[in-house]
Amino acid sequence: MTKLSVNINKIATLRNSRGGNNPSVLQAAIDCQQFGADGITVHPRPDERHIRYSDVREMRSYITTELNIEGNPTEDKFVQLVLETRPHQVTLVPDALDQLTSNHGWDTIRHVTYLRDIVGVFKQAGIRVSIFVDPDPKLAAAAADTGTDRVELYTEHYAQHFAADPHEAIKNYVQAAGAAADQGLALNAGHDLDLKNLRFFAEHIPGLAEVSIGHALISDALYYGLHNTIQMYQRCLKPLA
Ligand SMILES: CC(=O)[C@@H](O)[C@H](O)COP(=O)(O)O
Ligand SMILES: NCC(=O)COP(=O)(O)O
Repeated sequence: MTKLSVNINKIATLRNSRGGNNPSVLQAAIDCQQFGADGITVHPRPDERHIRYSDVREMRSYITTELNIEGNPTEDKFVQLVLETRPHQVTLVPDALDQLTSNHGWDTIRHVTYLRDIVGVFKQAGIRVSIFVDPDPKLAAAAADTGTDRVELYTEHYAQHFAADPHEAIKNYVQAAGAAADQGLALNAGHDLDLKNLRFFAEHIPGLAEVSIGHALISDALYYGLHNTIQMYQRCLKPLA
């Protein structure tokens, strides 16, 4: 069954907004695991707008499920953090410093040499690697040339077009997922997945190993509570009886 990795970036956004330690990011990581998350995802950005590098170091020993650290490996601090904390998975995301959020995947053809080198660094350290890609069959397949274990399909386009036409919205993702699987790559997905669009996505993407969900899940938790919300998302990933 597809695993749910809860991205707790937005817990840190709320914490940072007042300068103290409320809500505690560490406690949220501990509790999300207790509440049924299969993993914790964090995306420490260079400006530390939400998750701080110190958060990742502090939480590492409390992760009893899986830790997935996302970020741009062209930042040396990011590479050092990953090698120091040794997460279960690192997800390589080509974000620029000034981006509001992640909004594109890697050009795995153009940057194959760079990606092959950095993937080798993390795999040498025993860390599973996932590369963030747009739902493009060619780019998803080409990721295999980097030595990566997985690709993560960037699902914002799906989320934006799901309501209008779910089957049209998922078409490219099915093709990209198939192209990745044909190359022996395992499949993750994330960005803007939510309680409305998650089940359809998971039911139509065979072999989906993991979804990482943050913004919508934490927003939903403001209304439904974090424990209940994680259970609601997990139920979207379970086959209907
Ligand atoms: C890579 C991706 O799509 C998201 O995981 C990203 O972490 C979101 O970052 P923000 O929480 O900073 O919007
Ligand atoms: N990799 C996607 C992720 O971790 C969370 O993205 P979002 O749910 O915050 O859009």
